[in-house]
Amino acid sequence: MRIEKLKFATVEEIYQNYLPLVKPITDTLEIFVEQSVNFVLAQDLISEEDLPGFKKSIVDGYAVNSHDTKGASMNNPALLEFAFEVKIGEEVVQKLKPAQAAWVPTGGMVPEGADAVVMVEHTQRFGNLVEIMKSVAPGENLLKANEDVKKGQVVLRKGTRIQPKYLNILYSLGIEKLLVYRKPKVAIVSTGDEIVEPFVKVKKVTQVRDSNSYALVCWLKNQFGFEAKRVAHVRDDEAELTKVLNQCLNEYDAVVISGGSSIGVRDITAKVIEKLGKPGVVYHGAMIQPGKPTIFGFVDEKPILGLPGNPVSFTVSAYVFLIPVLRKMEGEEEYLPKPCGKVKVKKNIPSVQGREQFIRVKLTFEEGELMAEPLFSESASITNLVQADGFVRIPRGVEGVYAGEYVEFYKL
Ligand SMILES: Nc1nc2c(c(=O)[nH]1)N[C@H]1C(S)=C(S)[C@@H](COP(=O)(O)OP(=O)(O)OC[C@H]3O[C@@H](n4cnc5c(N)ncnc54)[C@H](O)[C@@H]3O)O[C@H]1N2
Ligand code: MOO
Repeated sequence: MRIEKLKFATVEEIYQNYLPLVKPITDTLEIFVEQSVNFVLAQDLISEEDLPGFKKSIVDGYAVNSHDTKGASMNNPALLEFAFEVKIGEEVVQKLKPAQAAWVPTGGMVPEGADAVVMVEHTQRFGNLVEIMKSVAPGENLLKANEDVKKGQVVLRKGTRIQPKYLNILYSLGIEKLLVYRKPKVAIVSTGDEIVEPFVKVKKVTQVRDSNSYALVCWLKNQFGFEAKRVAHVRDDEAELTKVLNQCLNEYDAVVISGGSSIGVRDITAKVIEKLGKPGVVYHGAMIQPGKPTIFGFVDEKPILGLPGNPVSFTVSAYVFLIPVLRKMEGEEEYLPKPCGKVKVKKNIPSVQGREQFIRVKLTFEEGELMAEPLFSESASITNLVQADGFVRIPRGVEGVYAGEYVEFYKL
């Protein structure tokens, strides 16, 4: 892997130059549909059937030839002959003749000869006669056979992450198993002499409970189903970190290190990644705020990311850089974060020289508009993550954003 190494990189540079270097996992496995949520499809899913497969009424009423209802109204009903009743689930072979009407339930098959259905509310039955009090157009109140899905149609594309809302179509088409990509295995290592396990009684007020690594494991597992494991906590010790990271590189597809990514004397992450193998660190520092001391490297072809220790910076950096890397690894076609839309900011947001900003915001709905209240606080403030609904993205090189302007919103 020959790549140009950068000290600082913009988000665009990272997305255009470095993320494409992430190699997707090509191993596949076959799984049952009920286990498929969050897996990424490894093949186009092609329908072998038409759906609904028959001309289907979508109301309770009378199947008719629309031509016979022309001009029908309350005052001037069309009189049709009652022909027969269609039962739900029954395949009708009888044809409807002109000037006839057949009863069909919602979901029932519309007989040949009929091209529309009149809702029962607009009809009256008198023995063998059906009064139609509303005209219908051809195709009204029914689904044509194959209107929903056509045989041979791609219903889900290769590279799609399966969502619960896709399951109806899979079950409807009788698809039992899917070919998907294997999930990336991600090792998470936390660093720092001050860091302690979350559930111990702290001995000094200056000790900090490890929230980053454990929270990230839960996030990656629950939102994407990645096989994430918090492997270890390592003190600020080069030899110890090197040993742990080497083990991780042997056993996992990607490695994440929390903390030690800045430029202080104890910030050894970049130095250690450099020594682990080639090409090593490809950039150290992203032009974003928060999340600046992000490190991105590869050892052979395995991505290794150092994320800043501050929990908010860690979360933003994981959102903007780590998660796209893992989504790309899993073969997902659309792996970059996508804005939900634009929201109106409630307060002025000052700019930070040269850095794209991901400002945490709380959303409110006011006078028919989504408004974003910026939560200004340091990236060391964790309560921020509880209050925020997501981020607004302020591009680099703008002189801040004024209250009332619209900016892109990303859901957290
Ligand atoms: N002279 C400079 N100092 C700093 C710079 C700079 O450019 N020049 N950048 C600042 C920025 S921006 C950030 S963000 C931080 C991040 O630095 P590190 O990645 O080296 O993080 P640490 O120093 O290890 O930790 C920062 C902070 O976060 C706490 N922490 C660390 N790990 C965890 C964890 N697993 N769970 C919860 N909290 C954690 C740690 O105790 C520190 O309080 O650097 C600035 N400095
Ligand atoms: O980049 Mo740091 O993450 O500004 O707080």
